[in-house]
Amino acid sequence: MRLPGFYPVVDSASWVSRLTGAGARLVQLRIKSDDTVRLSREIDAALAACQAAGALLVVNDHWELAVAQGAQALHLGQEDLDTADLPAIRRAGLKLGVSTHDEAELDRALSVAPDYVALGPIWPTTLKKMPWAPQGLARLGAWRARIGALPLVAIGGITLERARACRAAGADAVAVVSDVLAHADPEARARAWIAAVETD
Ligand SMILES: Cc1ncc(COP(=O)(O)OP(=O)(O)O)c(N)n1
Ligand SMILES: Cc1nc(C(=O)O)sc1CCOP(=O)(O)O
Ligand SMILES: [Mg+2]
Repeated sequence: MRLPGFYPVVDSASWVSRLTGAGARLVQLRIKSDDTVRLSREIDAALAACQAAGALLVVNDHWELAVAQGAQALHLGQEDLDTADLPAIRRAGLKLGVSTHDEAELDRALSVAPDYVALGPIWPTTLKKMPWAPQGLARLGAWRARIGALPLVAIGGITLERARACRAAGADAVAVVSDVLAHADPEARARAWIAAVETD
């Protein structure tokens, strides 16, 4: 699996549509809700937006809906791995990305043969509370050395100004929420990210 460098993580199909319109070719739909009607509607709309743009949608957490609705990729954290039916996910042909935050989590992630591994938070993030200290760029390099050719995603506290350093340290893709979504002009910011991380 080859990942585009810019990997926005968003909470609605409307954002998926806006950012694919700005050129994103890899987008994660991360909706923290149990409302399956709403989730299903959002996944459908996000899949349609990605299909129209030639982009890959990664559904976060909601593996049953991702399978049922014909998604092509899924992101799971370590707790999600406790409950997900990995054989069913594989049978449905979904690509799988897995979060990691320490060595033990990396071992577990590698044991499920993921299509990419994510490491975070690289810098402090305000989006969610996490028990891990910021990993830093050196850890990203260590993950690169550990996982060989497997695609590596950096996430957490990453700004446009920091994105290239993540790539230089070994990340194939750089995931981002706040630096793009909270920007005064998110589409322009997305284009700047793409220029920064997808031109080499
Ligand atoms: C690309 C990427 N990396 C890490 C995460 C975090 O996943 P997880 O640990 O399951 O936490 P939630 O996102 O579900 O709160 C991610 N979503 N994407
Ligand atoms: C959803 C998520 N997962 C992380 C991890 O380290 O696993 S960091 C993160 C939030 C990323 O948001 P921002 O770009 O605003 O810091
Ligand atoms: Mg999760």
